Amino acid sequence: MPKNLFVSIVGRPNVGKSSLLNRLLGEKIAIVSDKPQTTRNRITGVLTEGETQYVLIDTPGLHKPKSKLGKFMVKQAGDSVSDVDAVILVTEWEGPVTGAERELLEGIERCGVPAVLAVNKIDTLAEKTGMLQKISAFAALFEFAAVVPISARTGEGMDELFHELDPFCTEGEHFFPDDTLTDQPERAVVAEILREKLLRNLRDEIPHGTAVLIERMREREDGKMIDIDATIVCERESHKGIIIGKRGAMLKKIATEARLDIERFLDIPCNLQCWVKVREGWRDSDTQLKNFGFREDS
Ligand SMILES: Nc1nc2c(ncn2[C@@H]2O[C@H](COP(=O)(O)OP(=O)(O)OP(=O)(O)O)[C@@H](O)[C@H]2O)c(=O)[nH]1
Repeated sequence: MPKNLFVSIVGRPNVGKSSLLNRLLGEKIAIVSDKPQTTRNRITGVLTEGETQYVLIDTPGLHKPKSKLGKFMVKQAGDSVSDVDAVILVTEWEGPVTGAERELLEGIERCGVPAVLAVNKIDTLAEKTGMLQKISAFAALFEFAAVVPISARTGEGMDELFHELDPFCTEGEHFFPDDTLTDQPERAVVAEILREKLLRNLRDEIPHGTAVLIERMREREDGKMIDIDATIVCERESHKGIIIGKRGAMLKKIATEARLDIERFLDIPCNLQCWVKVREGWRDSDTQLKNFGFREDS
């Protein structure tokens, strides 16, 4: 029987929520930076493992959770469900429990959602005392379903985290196709950058009959490079020829310009591979539109 788990990743700014989401998905979809509040919108990551589909919702660091949490939890989980099944509250092992975290806990309590405390950045932990103090301070405030020390940076604790979330899964058909990774700001932005370069370089020659699909976006193990495979879809064979250009010169120009922008945006060197495919009449096909990420509500 298929199972689903909608889980919100919450916590104060800069504790590593986006890093955790990326680590859980093994894919760079959320922007990570050392500046608080990098995550401006919710980012949903989708991970299907065996029978279970995890829908992971990364959220902006909360400054005023008290007034917002209830609404926000419901909203984050999307229109199709009214609430999340569980919350991962991310904190750092270092330092006291902050006022913002207390308020966040009150909000979680009010919603009645089970919560797992993920104590992050343990790769920088010299001795355990600091972390234990933090855990007992949290445990005094809220009855967590589990406490899991993790490092979003090294991947430590990820299996335990999934294991602890397992009891909160609900049975039912998966909400997303099993190969979905995200509903995705970053992929969308990367696609937009490519589309912009296409439109700029080709102007009137190719009207609006092109779409860009980001087929793969994966950061290498060493974190030094991101591989992106993109498909440019056009409506006619003749358009394909124009996009590719003489001996591939146009496609190379478009891809290079896009790569430079993408590298700036993601702040990581990028290996961008582009393909051009013809799909006649794709704009009139509902199925193809959906595949290209156009939704009814957009
Ligand atoms: N040492 C260490 N640093 C980490 C770890 N996880 C995240 N960081 C760093 O902490 C900083 C913040 O990480 P983010 O993932 O952007 O944090 P966030 O909670 O999503 O931040 P907001 O978007 O502001 O809410 C970045 O500099 C990360 O590299 C970890 O496990 N270990």
